[in-house]
Amino acid sequence: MIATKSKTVSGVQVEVVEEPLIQKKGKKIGILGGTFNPPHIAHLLIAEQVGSQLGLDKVLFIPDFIPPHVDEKKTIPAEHRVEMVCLAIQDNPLFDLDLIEINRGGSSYSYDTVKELKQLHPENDYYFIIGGDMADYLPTWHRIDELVKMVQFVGVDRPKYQRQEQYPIIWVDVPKMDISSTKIRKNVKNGCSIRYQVPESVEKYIKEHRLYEQ
Ligand SMILES: Nc1ncnc2c1ncn2[C@@H]1O[C@H](COP(=O)(O)OP(=O)(O)OP(=O)(O)O)[C@@H](O)[C@H]1O
Ligand SMILES: O=C(O)c1ccc[n+]([C@@H]2O[C@H](COP(=O)([O-])O)[C@@H](O)[C@H]2O)c1
Repeated sequence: MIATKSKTVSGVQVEVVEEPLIQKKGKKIGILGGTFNPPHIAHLLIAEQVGSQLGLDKVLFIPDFIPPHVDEKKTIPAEHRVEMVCLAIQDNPLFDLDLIEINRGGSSYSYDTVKELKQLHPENDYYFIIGGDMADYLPTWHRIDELVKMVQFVGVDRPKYQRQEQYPIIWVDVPKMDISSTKIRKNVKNGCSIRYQVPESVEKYIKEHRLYEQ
């Protein structure tokens, strides 16, 4: 039985539903933040595996604007990174691109991103996916003690890194891949093949725009 209430609208008496017919139902949303310089197959594989093993409704790929540890990395303009993420994820309905950090500008602190996402969708639960290297860095993250209460961190192993237990992390088993954007950039610079390390569309984009050649 749906509860209704009589109301007069423009002089006419109507019955209006008191409770929303469709309750806003929370979703399980994964977040894969990264510089994606460029996106590679390990990003896709970890997002797919975490999504399927934890039964997530979506995995958001969130390219950062300025990576928080910027001094350690040289990036290329966000437009290129965003375009390559679009190409990489386009055929997977589980994946979405979210430009929240690009639109916000400045240093892309995850605390700010998660806070904004939770304000927009308080009904959702968020799962922040990180590789073993990032799990090592967690203690240095901006407002980490608050952030760990707002999201569930999900770790995936990365060669040469041990599982860290300083903060609550769910570890998901994913085949370990010694693939990184750094190695891909080096390969391009040295004229070595990057085939099968990035999707074909991303490889084509890198060639067309002559990225990483210098
Ligand atoms: N091979 C991998 N195995 C597990 N996690 C990975 C792997 N590559 C990237 N990640 C994770 O994906 C997220 C985004 O990574 P990012 O875009 O910085 O790629 P990257 O390969 O680490 O880049 P770079 O070599 O430039 O540092 C991070 O949490 C990172 O730990
Ligand atoms: O918020 C922080 O302090 C923080 C510090 C380091 C990394 N992060 C986030 O972790 C994700 C992976 O970072 P990176 O540098 O490997 O591209 C990306 O979303 C970053 O914004 C966040």
